[in-house]
Amino acid sequence: MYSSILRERSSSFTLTSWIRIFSRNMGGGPRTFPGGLNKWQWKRMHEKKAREKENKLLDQEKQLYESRIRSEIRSKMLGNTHNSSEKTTQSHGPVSSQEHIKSLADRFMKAGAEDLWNEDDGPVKKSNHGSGSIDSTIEVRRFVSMGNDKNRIFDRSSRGYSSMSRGGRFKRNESSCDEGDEFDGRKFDTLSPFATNFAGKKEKVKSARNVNGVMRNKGLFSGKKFRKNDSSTEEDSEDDGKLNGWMDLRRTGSSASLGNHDVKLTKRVNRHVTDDELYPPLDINVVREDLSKRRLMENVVEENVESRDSIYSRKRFDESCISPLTLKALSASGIVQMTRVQDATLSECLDGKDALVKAKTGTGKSMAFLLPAIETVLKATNSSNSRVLPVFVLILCPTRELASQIAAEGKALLKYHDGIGVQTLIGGTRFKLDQQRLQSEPCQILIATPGRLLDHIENKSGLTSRLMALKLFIVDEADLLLDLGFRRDVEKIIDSLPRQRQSLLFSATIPKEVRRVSQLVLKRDHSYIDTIGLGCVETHDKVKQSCIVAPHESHFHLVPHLLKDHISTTADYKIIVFCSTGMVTSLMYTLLRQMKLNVREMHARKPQLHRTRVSDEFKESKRLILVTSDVSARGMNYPDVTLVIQVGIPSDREQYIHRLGRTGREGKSGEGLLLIAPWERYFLDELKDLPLEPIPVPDLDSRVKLEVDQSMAKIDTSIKEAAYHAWLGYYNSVRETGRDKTTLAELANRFCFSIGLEKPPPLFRRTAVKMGLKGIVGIPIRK
Ligand SMILES: Nc1ncnc2c1ncn2[C@@H]1O[C@H](COP(=O)(O)OP(=O)(O)OP(=O)(O)O)[C@@H](O)[C@H]1O
Repeated sequence: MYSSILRERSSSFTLTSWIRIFSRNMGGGPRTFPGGLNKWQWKRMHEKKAREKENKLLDQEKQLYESRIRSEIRSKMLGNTHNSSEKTTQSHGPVSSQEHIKSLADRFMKAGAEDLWNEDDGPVKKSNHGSGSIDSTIEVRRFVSMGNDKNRIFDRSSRGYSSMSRGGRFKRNESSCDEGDEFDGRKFDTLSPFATNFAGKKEKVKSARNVNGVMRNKGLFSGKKFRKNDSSTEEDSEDDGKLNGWMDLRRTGSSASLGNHDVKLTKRVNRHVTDDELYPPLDINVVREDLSKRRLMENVVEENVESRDSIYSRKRFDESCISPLTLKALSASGIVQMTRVQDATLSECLDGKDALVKAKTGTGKSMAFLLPAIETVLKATNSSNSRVLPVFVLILCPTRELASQIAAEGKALLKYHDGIGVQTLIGGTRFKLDQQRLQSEPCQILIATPGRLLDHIENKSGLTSRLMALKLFIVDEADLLLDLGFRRDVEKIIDSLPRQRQSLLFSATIPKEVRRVSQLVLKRDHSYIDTIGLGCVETHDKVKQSCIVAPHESHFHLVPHLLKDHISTTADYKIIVFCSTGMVTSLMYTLLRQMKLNVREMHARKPQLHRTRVSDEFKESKRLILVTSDVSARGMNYPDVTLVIQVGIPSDREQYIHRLGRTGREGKSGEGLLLIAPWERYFLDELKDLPLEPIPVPDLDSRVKLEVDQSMAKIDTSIKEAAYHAWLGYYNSVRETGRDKTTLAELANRFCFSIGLEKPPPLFRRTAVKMGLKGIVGIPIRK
């Protein structure tokens, strides 16, 4: 009897049939069966039926498995890096493991598929319990569509597939089997659709594990088995010998996709798989077709991206004729693709032509002029036999921080060039130290602010003779440097430069007047390269611009409110607050610091060491607020600034654009907010072509209001008085308000009271005269 039981067990019977046979052998059940069959004939007939079902299923599985392999090969050939969810959207793309499992599940759930579920011999039962039951179907459906846990399972199956695609063999991760994926407190070891009635059979699975030692070492999901390569045959055959109980094993350890048919019944022989087998000719054609379709799609996408707000062009640096060592430095910094301005200017600049270049803020103008600068040095070094150490390239920029920033970028590009030096000449450092540095270290590229450069030129420090070899003169923020404030200095500098040179002017804003005065620097036949385009918006689409018009007295209350609002919604906030003058900046900073906000201050009145430290810190930081004057408005590349607030009107439209341009750099998004008083509304006319949205004045939180008042009361009166004087000086210089002195004095007094001063502090007589404010009502003069 027991030998018959064992025979039964070794056949393809399931647990239920095993129990039934056992009970029959123990004397239960009918002795004759329909059709006059005896029990052995009856049993053999159903064994045969069961085998047929198994074979049918095996065929289906095989088909799916093959298509899956083809998909994997195809995806590998296409170098597909998309995730599975993306794959599912492509009709011709490879099938993800998730898809595959879903399709299996669907197949088992189709009408009439109950037959496939029937584990018992004989006709399909309609009961809830057992094979083909609705319960099992639901279990599989739930299993397949399970939320987070499913990823673990799909992951597991996909891991198996990916291993196969690598090694040409199915390789399962042992640890993944150990994880024992658990749903609703039940433990499922497999994704096999045969794993019906999980709860009922869990015990059996468990005991099988315990009795047999470590089940996974025997079964089809043995890590050992699938990880083996050529030397695996011996162990395989040993495993095969243990497969007598495979009906048990299949419930616990089948691969996700193959169910129990992944069990190896014959010894696995490692054989060489030919290329033809691996990549059938038909598939290659399909793959080629897919590949060309995909390329076509990529091109369309690329073009679309480029035509929108992308700052990048499709040209790569290695397609240009810049030196290989510079290319090496670029790729070391992960820079491969040119930005539009670089693409538009590089060849022109390398040809030695003069150019006036306009491109939006944060689009890589510095690199656009640094690359030709390096090429110029390389060319000039080869042909120069001068005994003095010549400066071949001079770059002029308006602020010290910007000069240092450009020098740092230049040094990074020169990383692999030996003997080429970049130096800065900027205010705030000792003149003598500049001279020593210029003598002792190489300086083919000099970056300077106009004031300090002129000092060196006028003091005959030896720089003038070195500048006689100049080949390339670059003016960054050209509109500002050619504007009245700097023009006289720039003219003097130009006078001391050789006439035979190339000149390049760069800025994000080039008003008409600047185009006219650019003749001061450029040759008549220079090129004008405008990458923004006539009539196009000069700011970035990805930067949201809004404007709040509120009485000036409320600005010191509104700024902390706006900051707190932004901080509460932006985890990695990085904010710049622009104030009209250095002293107003100082007052705003002191107030915000009193309110315990994480804030730094930067303006021209601060010592250079402080400025450098703060600038470096702000570059590196997140969750920090920089309160600053216009020293930070131009060129400064502080990465990932999330919000720019401008308090009060800027000096002009250009300055608004440059300040705003501290956010949304390198094509990123950002936010800009202009906070002005009702009488400053006229300035909005200058910005009417920009997408600036007026927003209502926010309701002030009474707690913030109280906090501001208390903090303001603690601030030293001298800071407030200095702020009042600076405020008066600034608005006096603004044409629109400066004209009507009485109104200006009135507005200044309102500002004065809003910052907690009881009366306006008196002006020096000389200052009042200079400002045209002597004798104006409301402007007290110091006796
Ligand atoms: N081709 C490029 N690929 C990737 N990043 C680049 C590329 N060119 C420049 N960058 C980076 O873009 C950032 C902004 O560049 P840059 O400061 O030169 O902008 P800008 O146009 O001069 O801005 P602004 O008008 O404010 O002076 C820098 O961090 C720079 O390293």
